[in-house]
Amino acid sequence: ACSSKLVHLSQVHPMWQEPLAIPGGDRQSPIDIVVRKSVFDPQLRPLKVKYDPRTCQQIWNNGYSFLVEYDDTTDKSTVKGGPLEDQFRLCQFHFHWGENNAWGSEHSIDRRLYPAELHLVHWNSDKYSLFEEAVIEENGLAVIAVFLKVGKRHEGLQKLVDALPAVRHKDSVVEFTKFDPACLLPENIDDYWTYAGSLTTPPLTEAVTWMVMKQHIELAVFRSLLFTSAEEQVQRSMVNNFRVQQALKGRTVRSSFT
Ligand SMILES: NS(=O)(=O)/N=C1/NCCO1
Ligand SMILES: [Zn+2]
Repeated sequence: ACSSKLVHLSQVHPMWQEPLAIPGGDRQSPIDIVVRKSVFDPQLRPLKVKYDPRTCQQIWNNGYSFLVEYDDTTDKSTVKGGPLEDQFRLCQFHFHWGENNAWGSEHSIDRRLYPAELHLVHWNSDKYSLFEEAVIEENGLAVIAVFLKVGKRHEGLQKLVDALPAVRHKDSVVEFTKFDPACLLPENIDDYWTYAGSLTTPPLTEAVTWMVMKQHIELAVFRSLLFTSAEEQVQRSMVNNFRVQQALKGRTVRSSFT
């Protein structure tokens, strides 16, 4: 599993108190994607996603989100193609959500926010041997972002939601196996926007090739998690764990579709 130690957010979970020095600062994430300003790139190929449910290991509540962590010691679960020059290994996925259905996503499309956003985090295993190495390289990471809307029941996600009460408190971990993250992808993964950005949680490094899916997925709602540990008296519910949007600074967002 990609060490999330680098991003142990429990110390910094009030993310909106942005750190003073941001690495580089000219390719930060998240952003609003202005559709009419995105540029169709016919050279963008379809994404090739290959996920093996046997690499799924555990769910961890790190005090900021819950991470479903995958064994990334082999190339069993990978993404390539699209804007990517290399092959990237899945190490974890997690979500960002709001306290209600009016907001919660990190990216927006023409200012439209969604109630939640899924991030599937991968690191460049052609060039680096560990997530920790890749996280500081400009071509180190690839994150697939999928918007979530409240709607019909999502069978695959229900299995995950059913496991969440076991990780209600910060730093709790529960074994979680045989979960195929492909069930979280929309039917159409050929239509996406892509741009050069950063992690939206510390270390905020400018290492991410973002691929934001045009098609959203639907699910019933979850907001049962906590930011705090069992000991702390005041149990703050874990909501609104999204970063404020960042300036585009002249970047171009490309689309894989017209
Ligand atoms: N929200 S995000 O950009 O995916 N942030 C992280 N941090 C570590 C891995 O992904
Ligand atoms: Zn994220």
